[in-house]
Amino acid sequence: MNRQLPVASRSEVRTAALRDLGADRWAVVGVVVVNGLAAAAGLIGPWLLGRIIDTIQAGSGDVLSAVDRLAFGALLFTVVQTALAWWALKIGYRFGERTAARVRERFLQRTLALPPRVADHLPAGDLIARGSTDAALVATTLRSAVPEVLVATVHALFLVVAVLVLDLRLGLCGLVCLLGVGGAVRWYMRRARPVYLAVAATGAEVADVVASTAKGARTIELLGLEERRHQVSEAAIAESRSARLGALWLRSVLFPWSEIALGVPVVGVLLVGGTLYANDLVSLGVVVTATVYLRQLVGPLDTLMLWIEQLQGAGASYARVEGLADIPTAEPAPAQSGGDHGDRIRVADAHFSYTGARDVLRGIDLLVQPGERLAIVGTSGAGKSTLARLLAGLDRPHTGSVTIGGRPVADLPPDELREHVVLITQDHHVFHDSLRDNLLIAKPDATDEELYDALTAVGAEWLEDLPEGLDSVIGVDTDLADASAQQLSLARVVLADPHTLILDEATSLLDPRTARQTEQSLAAVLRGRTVIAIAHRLQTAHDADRIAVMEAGELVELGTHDELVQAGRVYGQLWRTWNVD
Ligand SMILES: Nc1ncnc2c1ncn2[C@@H]1O[C@H](COP(=O)(O)OP(=O)(O)OP(=O)(O)O)[C@@H](O)[C@H]1O
Repeated sequence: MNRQLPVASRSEVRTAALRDLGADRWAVVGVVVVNGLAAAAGLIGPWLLGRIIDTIQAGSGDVLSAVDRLAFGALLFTVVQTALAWWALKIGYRFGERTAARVRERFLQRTLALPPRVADHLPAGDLIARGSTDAALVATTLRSAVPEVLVATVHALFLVVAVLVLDLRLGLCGLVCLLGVGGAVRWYMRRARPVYLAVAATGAEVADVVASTAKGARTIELLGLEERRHQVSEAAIAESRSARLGALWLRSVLFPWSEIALGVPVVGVLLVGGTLYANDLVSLGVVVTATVYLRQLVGPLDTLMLWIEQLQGAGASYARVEGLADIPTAEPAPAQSGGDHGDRIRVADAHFSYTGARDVLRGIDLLVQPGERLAIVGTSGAGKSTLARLLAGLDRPHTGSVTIGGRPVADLPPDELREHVVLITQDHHVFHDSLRDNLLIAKPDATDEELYDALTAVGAEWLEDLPEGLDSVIGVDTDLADASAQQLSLARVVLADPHTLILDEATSLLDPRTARQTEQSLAAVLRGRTVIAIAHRLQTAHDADRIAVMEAGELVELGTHDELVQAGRVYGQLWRTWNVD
């Protein structure tokens, strides 16, 4: 299972990074300017040191007080440099925090904006990894890397220019000696992006395997698939390990190489400077100043090397976080079947496939009239739940159409869809929030009276025991039992007030007592609506207005209970077998 979400290309990442920098451009300018001042202040100390040496060497006049003045100046500018560098970092860190928040928000908004039919089929592990590990790495990098890289770059540039201005020969010698560092960075950069993308992707694959194993634990145990899952997990971990070793190998070459290369300019300038000084071509102060400048260069260059390495990992994560924008959500809307009005649901020659390889629904034609109760029956795997998902707009047929009042269900915006059709399954979610907010999801402008009415309609008697009423926080003020949580989700349905309900296994797996309670609540919700129920018990089918029988992805029979029993085909035989039992 090697499904991965899209990854943004280099140019998309560049555009996103520029947009993020541009959104806070004054902070970026602030970091550069304040840090430029800090770097300039930092250059004065070594220069004054050179002057001290030259003054002592000259030995004329009041040497002591001249040295005192120069030393005081060096101290003063060191303090000014420290203060300015601290200020620049402060602006930078604040910029980083704001930008990290922006990146996270964008990720969250993109995730929430995905239509359910797309979100339902995304690899959960990869999505979780992007929202957590990747987003965290991007945030940390923005928070620390951007200010520190800006600070180090400006500082390094100032030092290089200062050596060149101080003495062109020594400056050029330093620059030539720095080529080794350039070589190390170039070697590393050429190899880093695919390696770090592989680290992130294989990490997400491990998360995906663990998440799907945990989700399907019961099935795995029942079918004795432990060994196979073990093998799949081992394979994913081995891939992740090998990708990480690849990244480690790059680092283990980059760091020793660059450490050695960073020492070379100091050695070079001492050799060349010493020769020049011996031949009276330069003063000792200038050689010392140039050496100190190049020694100081090790600090910012070390920082840059460290961040270049980290930035590769963060760049890969940024590409994964931004890649969410490339998930295709819009598909060409299938042709509308005209002539339908109001709440009528029409399925016309619908075909659907989960994988693209095999159609699990084939040529389904169905017309459901407003107010009708339709039961769908069929053997396991016949395609009942898939048809329910299409009817609820959670998936779209790849050919044919599923429409409500002539409009494709999957095209309706979530708010509008909820007013038309709601799918009720056993999967309901109660948020760790107040009861009121849990209900307002379904109807944001509902009054308290409406909320009470909805809860009363589904028989939520526990409401009276809540200490804070609608303000009670679930999980703090009260814990809801299974049946009560199901009632809460049914109350949401009452508030959304859709004209059509689709029931898929709403009660089949509940214990008998909870199922009885839930069915009573459900009965109140069903009143006056179109109901399409996947029937696990033939009694449910018997009570419906019409029954649709599915077999191997096709709708093979459609009619009333009496008609189908009389026809004596699939449903008739099922009914006879059930009655004999
Ligand atoms: N997410 C999925 N990805 C791939 N195939 C799927 C997926 N969900 C279902 N299928 C396949 O589609 C076919 C129809 O499944 P569906 O769940 O719709 O059948 P069903 O009639 O509801 O069965 P049951 O009564 O056991 O729930 C089956 O072959 C199933 O294996």
